[in-house]
Amino acid sequence: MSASSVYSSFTLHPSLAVFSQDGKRGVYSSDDIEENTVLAKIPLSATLSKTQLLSHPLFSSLSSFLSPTGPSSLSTDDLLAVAIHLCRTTALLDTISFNPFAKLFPRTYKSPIFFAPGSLSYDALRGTSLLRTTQVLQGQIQQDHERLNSLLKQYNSLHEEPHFPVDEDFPLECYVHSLFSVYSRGADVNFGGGDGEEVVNRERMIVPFLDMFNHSSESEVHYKYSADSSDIYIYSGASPIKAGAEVHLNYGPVPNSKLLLFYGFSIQDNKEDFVDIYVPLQEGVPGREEKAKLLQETFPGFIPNAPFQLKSDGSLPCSLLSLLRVLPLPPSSLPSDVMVPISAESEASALSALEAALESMSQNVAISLLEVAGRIEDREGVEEEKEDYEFARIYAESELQILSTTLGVVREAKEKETGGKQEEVQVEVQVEMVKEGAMESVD
Ligand SMILES: C[S@@+](CC[C@H](N)C(=O)[O-])C[C@H]1O[C@@H](n2cnc3c(N)ncnc32)[C@H](O)[C@@H]1O
Repeated sequence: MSASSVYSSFTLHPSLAVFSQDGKRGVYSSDDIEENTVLAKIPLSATLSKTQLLSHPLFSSLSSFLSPTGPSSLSTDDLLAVAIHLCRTTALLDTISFNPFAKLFPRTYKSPIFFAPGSLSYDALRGTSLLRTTQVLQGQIQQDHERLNSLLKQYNSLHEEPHFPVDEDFPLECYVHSLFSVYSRGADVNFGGGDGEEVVNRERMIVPFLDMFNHSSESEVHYKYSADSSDIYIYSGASPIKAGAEVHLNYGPVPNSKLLLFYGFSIQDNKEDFVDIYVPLQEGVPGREEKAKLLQETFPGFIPNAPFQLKSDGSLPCSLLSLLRVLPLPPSSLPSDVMVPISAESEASALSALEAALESMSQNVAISLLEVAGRIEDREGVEEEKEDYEFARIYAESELQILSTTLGVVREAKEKETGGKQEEVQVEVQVEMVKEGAMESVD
């Protein structure tokens, strides 16, 4: 089945086609296309969404499992994953319009979810925040798979055939593949009134053809649902498209951690990149409640135990510095007003703690990158593995760059504070890199 022939029933711009170039499939234009042109019109009925699925008899009887609050509720991602698996492996959903498009999904993905320990890509991520995030996500996915399997078994036991596939007919690896198809190809579509009116509803769905656009942060291509025709329109944006060019979509301001984890690629010099670090305000810290309250009053968005973002310009989040200042204080010396106390001593201690943590984090990443680079020579001929590794390397190098820049800023600040004297580290604050909200939705 050619990728382009399945779109023949859609209204597509005649210059556009889906094909692979240099091993990368995407949307390309054979001719110049003017700005603000309609590139495609996709009927809502051809999309894969919860609403579309629930209008199918097989899925409508599952709706009792879809209570958003119930303990046995099925998430939208789960529902779409089940449908994708059915489209790809059975004839049960042959009648839905989306069916042929699910068969075009890649067979493998390059997310760290799929990296095997000992592979170049996996080992390049050792010591990075992403490896920990990935492990958390994998644990979560495994639990979700077990829950889904038992829900579908429960459904099967209460209903006549056709039955949903369970156990060996829907193993974990098939679930993860289907789920990753949702992560990497899903789009949020707004349903609402006309121009200027508020969005009434937003639904996550896979829109055929739209799911073939690769990402570029430069792209002005955008899409919009039209209630008048029940179609999703894709527009070229304010700039024209050149003949022979790949046509991209902007997936949004996404850091490399999220691109690699949820889409399976990363970008060199990604302006949106950041590194998460975590300074736990754990149970058992003396005066924990008072310290959390003080920080929340100073920084209204402060959430204890949430990660702090380090950006590529090395800027230090004020709330991170304040937390480091407050953390070692005995409860009796906490101020009564909302100002977090700064003294030369507390400042030097806070900066020293951060410096030590950043040093250890960047060393871990650098060691892994060096070790893997040394092994590349021995891996001649494993081209596919090298391609996966390339995305992992870009991610890890960017993390290292951000950590090093931030470390430079911290050292400079510390030098100013101590006048160049080596201060003794007076606090022991464990700063760890940690997961970036593992089940965060993909934008
Ligand atoms: C929405 S799909 C785009 C179509 C996809 N290339 C295909 O062949 O089905 C998203 C996937 O495309 C790939 N992709 C998108 N943008 C990319 C980019 N800028 N560089 C490398 N791969 C990209 C990733 O594999 C991602 O998971």
